[in-house]
Order: sequence, then structure tokens, then C-alpha cells
Amino acid sequence: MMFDALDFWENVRVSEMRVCQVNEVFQNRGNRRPVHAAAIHGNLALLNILHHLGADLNVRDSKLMTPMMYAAEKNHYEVVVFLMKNNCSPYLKNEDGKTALACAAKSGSLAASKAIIELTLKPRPLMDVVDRGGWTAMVWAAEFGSFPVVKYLLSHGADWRIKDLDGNMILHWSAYGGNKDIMEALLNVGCPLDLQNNDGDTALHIGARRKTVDCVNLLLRHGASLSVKNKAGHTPRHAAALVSDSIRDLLGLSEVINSDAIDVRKTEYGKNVLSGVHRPVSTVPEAAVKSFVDTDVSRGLERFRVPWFNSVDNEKFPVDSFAYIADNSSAFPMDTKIASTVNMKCNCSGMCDDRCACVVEIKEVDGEEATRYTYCMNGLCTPEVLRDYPSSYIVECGTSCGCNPMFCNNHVTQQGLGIMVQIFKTSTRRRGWGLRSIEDVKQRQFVCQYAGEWITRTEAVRRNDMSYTLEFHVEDALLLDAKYSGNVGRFINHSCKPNLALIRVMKDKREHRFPRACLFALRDISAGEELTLNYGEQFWKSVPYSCRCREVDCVAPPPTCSPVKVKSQLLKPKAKKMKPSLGSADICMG
Ligand SMILES: C[S@@+](CC[C@H](N)C(=O)[O-])C[C@H]1O[C@@H](n2cnc3c(N)ncnc32)[C@H](O)[C@@H]1O
Repeated sequence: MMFDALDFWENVRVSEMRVCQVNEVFQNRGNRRPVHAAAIHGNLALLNILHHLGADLNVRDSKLMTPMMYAAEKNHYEVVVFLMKNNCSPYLKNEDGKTALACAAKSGSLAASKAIIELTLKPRPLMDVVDRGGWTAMVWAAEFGSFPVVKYLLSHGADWRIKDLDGNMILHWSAYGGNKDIMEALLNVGCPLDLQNNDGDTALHIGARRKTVDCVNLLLRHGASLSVKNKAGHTPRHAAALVSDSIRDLLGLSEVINSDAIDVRKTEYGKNVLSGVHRPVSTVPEAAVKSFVDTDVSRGLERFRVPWFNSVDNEKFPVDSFAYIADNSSAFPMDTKIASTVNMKCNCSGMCDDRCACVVEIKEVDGEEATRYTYCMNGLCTPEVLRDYPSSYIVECGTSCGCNPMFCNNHVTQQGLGIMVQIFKTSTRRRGWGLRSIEDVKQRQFVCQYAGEWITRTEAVRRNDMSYTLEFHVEDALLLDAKYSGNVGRFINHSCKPNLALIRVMKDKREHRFPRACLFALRDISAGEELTLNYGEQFWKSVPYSCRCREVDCVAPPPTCSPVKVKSQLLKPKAKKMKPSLGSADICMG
């Protein structure tokens, strides 16, 4: 027996509530049950009681809505978390075919969207579920103008290429919704600008018709075509003629906007080029505008897609020249025995705090306690990590720790890529491909790992190419080589004024000997900037070419030795004894 939760929802005083069954169906209220009411109202306590009394949490009302869909729609994220943890399926659909995630996205409920994604084991398929109109959750967020939700879903790998039943892509819906930030984010990941739907309309036709001035302006700046005709034979100008003066003026001025908007050579490091979809303009020689390819170089191994882009020449990205790995690997059985006082396991439950054994360091000599370099609540590494760089290192909680990786914020680098990046062809000879960010990055934010294969020095000599090799100055350490197996880190070029720091991160005993090399932002980095690292003096002493970072204060010395000498240097045992402990060690390239 249970009191009427629906009365509770309608603010009827408790004394006036009537008693009802836990699973009673209220036919006069769309076949909802008490659990629906508790979810709609965000009443977690009531939901808990109902659950303990045996209420079914996955029940549907006459519109096939589950309690989780209602809670998601209203952004009651604690209720969503509770339902997810109590085995409610995020894949159930309502009568329109919408999942709870789509309900959350449509109403701009960021916290609820996050709760669903983070508590779903493999969230990518869930994000790409379509409803009866062929719309994904992200399309709903774009139409209803929720930039935070679109950004979150995009950054977690939601597929922007899915077309709806009318052949619209999300860019069409974003032009319809009119939110310029959403449109910019979509253009930045490579949404095709002039794609036509089943009626032949591009996003520009739709923006013009809907009078979404900001979006029309943005589309024009990215080079959207004014001459594409839809099936009725109308160009975007025709569509605009049916609407307001502001749009007509905008389209009338479009040639002026186009002629000075995008110069590939000027903006190679700028935002515009990231769209990869702009058309050649008069200032750019035809041959200089090449390809943007939205394959995922990581082949699904990263939580964000990794596209490549070449606006410089005809070289295609060498997909098969290396195997993509998201974490370090080794071809050798590795001796992981360590003599260490470093604590590598905590007994926390749920979320760790500053008493966590992974975070607190017991000093060897006097038994004093100190806080290690770790992360702030917002996920950025602490300022001390960069202050004490390169000797700083981070200990994260690992698989044998008691905490819950879902809630503990000491697992930052274990989720793969930290930001959305793009591999691009640089325009400087010798620098080849590089890596850039396609979102703004905060100082101290985790960017990515430098993943590679652990190899011995003998193997390094056999490979005879130190271009992708990281050396950890730790006693009898192996070398980390990304030549044949690596991740996006292997495309990071050197700069004498770098924007990334390479920090050692360990999460368990094995990683104490073989730490992961993780890259954190040394300063705020804008979307479009190339990500760079300082390879260290040793690297420039051993290569037969000089640095071409183009920094004004480039300090790389001119070439001093031949490739043959590099090889013979490698064969000799190191003259200087390697640094004995992690605490004082640093890492360098080559
Ligand atoms: C780790 S790889 C970086 C990715 C590389 N650009 C590619 O296309 O695969 C290191 C190599 O990039 C090139 N490189 C990186 N930074 C450079 C710089 N500042 N000047 C000249 N060459 C650079 C050198 O050939 C170096 O051996």
C-alpha cells in the first residue's frame, strides 16, 4: 500500500493523500503510476521508497514514457542516476521513438544527459539512436538551441553525419534552431556546408527561410554556396526573398563577405580552416585547397573522432604507416618488479578526497604526510604540477583502488583523449603532419597521452629512427617508441615556445616503472592552435637538421652531427649515469 504520489505531485497536502497501490495505474492520468509522479517531481526519497516496496522502475505510461524519460526531461539528474543504477534501460523508446537521452537533450538538460552517458557502458550507440523522424538526441539539442548539450554529445563521439528521414543533417537543424555557437561547433568538426536534403535545401536555404540571421552570416563566412538550387529551383537568395530585409541584405552582401573571409594561407592556424569545408576564394591558388577527411584515424579507439586535414598539398594521411593504439603496449615481457614506497592503491569508496592514499604521500625519511601533485575539483591538474615541471609526476587511482571511477576525479588521463583534436599537414618543410586542438583548452587541462611501444635500447638501434621515441631518464628504463604503434601524440611537433608539458602519470605499480607520458596545457590554447612540445636539447643535437618552429626566440642549434653518428651514439652505453628516481627525472624526445 502506498499514498497517492500523483496527489503529492499536484501539491496536495500529505494529510489529504489517499492510499494507493505501489504499482497502481492511474487511467485518468495517462496510465501513469506513482513512480512516474515521483520522477516528474524529482522526488528521490519517494522513488526510493517505491523501489523498496517493489515498484517497477521501467514502467511506461500511455505515451510509452518511462520515469527516467520524465526525470531526464526535467533535468532531475539525481533521479536519473538512481534509475540508471537500478537497472533502468536507457534504450527504451517512447511513442515517438525518443530515448531518455533524447528527452534530456531536447529540453537542454545537461546534467541529466551527462548522467545517462556516464552510466551507460558503451554510450556511443545510445547517442546515435534515432527516433521515428530519424533524429538523434544531438539533433534535438541543436534544434532547441542547447549548446552545452550539443558540445557535450559532440565531444563524446555523437555522430553528426546521421541523416533524418528527409535527408537533413544536424547542420540543417542547427540553421533551423538558429544558435550560432552550435553551428560553429558543427562546422569546426567538419559538417559539410552545402549538403542538400531530400528537397535539395542546404542549411543556408533553411537559415534564410527561418530568418536565423546569425547562422546565415556564419554559413556565408564559411563559404556556403549561394548558387545551390533546391528541387523547386530556388537558391538561398530566393528563399530569403520570401522573408525579412535583414536576411535579404545579408545575402545581397555576401560576395563582399566571401572575398575577405577566408584566406587559407592567413588562417592556417586559425579557426576557419578547421571546418575543412570552405571553398577556394580568390586569394588562394586553386592547387592550395586540398582535402579534409573525416575518417576517424583512431578507428573508434578514442572517445572523440580523430580527423585529418590537408590544405597544403596532395599528400594523403598515411593511415597504414602506423597502428593506432590508445594506450602503451609492449612487444616484450616486462619486468615490473619495483622497490617503491609510493602508495599505489586506495581504500576510498565512491569519490576520493584529499585523504586518499593515492593523493597523500608519506615521506620516506621522517614519515611526514604531504599532498601529491594531482587534480583540482574541476579536473585541471594542480598549479604545482606545472610549477615543478619537469620533475613533477601524478599518481592517479587505478583498477585496484576502492573508489568508483565514475565519480572519483583522480582518473583524468585514463579515459583516452582529453580534448578534440585534428591531425593536419603543416606548411613548413620537414615539420610534416602536426596536431591541433579544435576546441579551446584551459591551462593545466589534460590534452592527450603520448602512447607508444616500450622497446629496449637495442631495439631502438635496430629501428634506426628516433623521430618518435621518448626517453624517460629513469634507472634502466625502456624507451617509448610511437613509430609503428602510437596515438595522436606522435604527431605533436617541437616548438621552442611549446604550449604543452609532458608529465609522467602512474596509476598502479607497473606504471611506476613504466609511467604514461601525458600532455597538459602549459597555457590557455585557442581552438585551431597547433599543439607543441619541447623535444629537449638532446634531440636537436642528434638530428642533421635544425628546428623550424618559427618562434622568434627559437633556440635550437644548427645541425651538429650526421645520421650515422646518431646511430653509433645510440649503441654506446650512456656515459652519464641515468637519474635514479622518478622524483627528479624528466623526459625527452629521441
Ligand atoms: C614526433 S614526430 C612529429 C610528427 C611528424 N611531423 C610527422 O609528420 O609524423 C617528430 C618529427 O617531426 C619533425 N619535426 C617536429 N618538429 C619540428 C621542428 N620544430 N622543426 C623541424 N622538424 C620538426 C621532425 O622530422 C621530427 O623527427
